[in-house]
Formats: sequence, structure tokens, C-alpha cells
Amino acid sequence: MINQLLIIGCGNMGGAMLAGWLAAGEDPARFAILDPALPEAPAGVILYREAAEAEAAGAHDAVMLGFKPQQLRSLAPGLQGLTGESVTVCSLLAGITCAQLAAAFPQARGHVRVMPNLAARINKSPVILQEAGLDEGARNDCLTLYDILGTAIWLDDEARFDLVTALAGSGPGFVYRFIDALAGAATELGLDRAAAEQLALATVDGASSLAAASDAGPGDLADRVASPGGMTREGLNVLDEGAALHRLLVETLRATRDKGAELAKGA
Ligand SMILES: NC(=O)C1=CN([C@@H]2O[C@H](COP(=O)(O)OP(=O)(O)OC[C@H]3O[C@@H](n4cnc5c(N)ncnc54)[C@H](OP(=O)(O)O)[C@@H]3O)[C@@H](O)[C@H]2O)C=CC1
Ligand SMILES: O=C(O)[C@@H]1CCC=N1
Repeated sequence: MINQLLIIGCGNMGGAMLAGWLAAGEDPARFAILDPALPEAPAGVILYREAAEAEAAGAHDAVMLGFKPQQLRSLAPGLQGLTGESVTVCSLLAGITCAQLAAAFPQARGHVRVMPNLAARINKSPVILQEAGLDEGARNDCLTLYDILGTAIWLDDEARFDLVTALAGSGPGFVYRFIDALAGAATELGLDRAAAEQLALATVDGASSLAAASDAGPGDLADRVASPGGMTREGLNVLDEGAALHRLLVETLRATRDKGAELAKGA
């Protein structure tokens, strides 16, 4: 079991994960934060401002890097005292590989890439994991911890990590853009903006929950919405013309995925 996780950089993503763990009933004492400017920590969670304070406490057996990938090179030297041989280094840093983590924190017990999304806050995030150097026990400990935030899985091929990041880590951003565009389109065609947003959000929520609960795939479900000779087919035809939506999303995921390699190169 991971007894104490030190979250180094607790912004949007680290904060969402911490909120998810606490909402699931985890003991706040199981977590500590190292963040120089975070206004406050949740009740019961220790907040350190400087690495030396966390080092002196020496209470953690894993750290989770929640700062930006572009900060790895400058911050790693100051974190060596927190990443000794009994400590597992977990990283949220998009693009940064296990080999780069191992080079940045060579003394650590093992290295884990973790890719959640913001739905961790409500324990509904996929969490993709990739490790280097972990034994079976440490693998199980990681899976158990991250599974609390939704569904955690090990990826067996790190070459695909940036692609799953684009799909599952960045994915909520694309879905939010879609909901916004759906509401915007209805507004342009005559609906009040507030009503359009409410209807678009409720529709995506219901459609997603139904798909998650259904044995049928999303392609089949789309066809079930389209009554023969009815209205929906006309709209699907617009999305399908020249595989317009498919092509747009291939380009969207490609651009997102490729930025991962760029971030890795800069680190
Ligand atoms: N946002 C998302 O949906 C996802 C993000 N990620 C990854 O999570 C990481 C964080 O992203 P995100 O949460 O969006 O970014 P944020 O900017 O919200 O969070 C980064 C946090 O790190 C803090 N920080 C800055 N410098 C230090 C330091 N020297 N020591 C400790 N903490 C520091 C920041 O403080 P301050 O604000 O004061 O600078 C901030 O609280 C990235 O590596 C990203 O790739 C992964 C999956 C999804
Ligand atoms: O935009 C980013 O780089 C991070 C990684 C996945 C989601 N947010």
C-alpha cells in the first residue's frame, strides 16, 4: 500500500485527483502537497511550501509530479532528496517518458506515468498507467490507488502513451468544445443560448450514460436514433459527408499526440 503520496504541484489536475480520493473516503493524512503558491490545502492534508520541509518530514513513500512538463528540467535537481530509493515517482507530465523520469530521478524505487482526466474529481476518469522498474507489489499498489479515481489500467506499449493521452487525457476538452458548438449552433438557428446550453449538456450526459450502460456500440446507437426516413439521418449525413467528422478528429488527435513528443524533446 502507498501510505503517503506527496503531490508536487497541485493545480487543476492534481487538485481534481486529490478531491476524487477524498470524496471516495480516503484518509486526508494519506496525502501531502508541495506547492509554493497554492492558497490552501483541503482539511487534513499537509501543505509544504518548500521541498526541504517535506524532506524533513520524510513521511511519503510515493510522489506524484503535477507541475508542467516544461518545468521538469529546472525542478528535478531540487527534488532529489524527495525521490530516494524507497520512493516511487509517479508523473502526470504529458509527453515525458518513463526513461526520462528514470534519468531525472535515478535513485527512486520505480517510475510511473499516470494519465487521468479532470473527471477524476468525480471518480469517473480513465487512468492510464505505464511503469518502469516496479515489482508486482508496487504495481498493485499503484493500480489500487489510481483505480479509486475511476478505472485504472496498465498500458503495455509506451509508444502509444501520447495517443491515449490525446484520447483520454485531453478528451474532455474536445467533448466540452463539442457541447459548446452544439449549443452555439442551436443558438444560431434561433434557440435562446441558456436553454441551448442546458439541452446540449443534458443530451450529451444522457447519451453518454446510455452508451456506457448499453451492449451496443456508439455507431449502432447512432443508427437507432435515426428513425427510418426521419430527421436524424439528415443530420448524420452532414457529419458523415466525406467522413468530415472522422477526418477532423483524426487531425485533432494527431496534433495532440504529436505535441507529446515535442514536450519530451524539450525536457
Ligand atoms: N489539466 C488536465 O486536464 C491534465 C493535466 N495533466 C498534466 O498535469 C500536469 C499539471 O497540469 P495542470 O494541472 O493542467 O496545470 P496547473 O498549472 O493547473 O498545475 C500545475 C501546478 O504546479 C504548481 N507549481 C508550479 N511550480 C511549482 C514548483 N516549483 N513546485 C511545486 N509546484 C509547482 C503550479 O503552481 P502555480 O499555479 O502557482 O504556478 C500549479 O499549482 C501537467 O504535467 C499536465 O501535463 C495530465 C492530464 C490531464
Ligand atoms: O493539455 C495537456 O497537455 C494536458 C495533458 C492531457 C490534458 N491536459
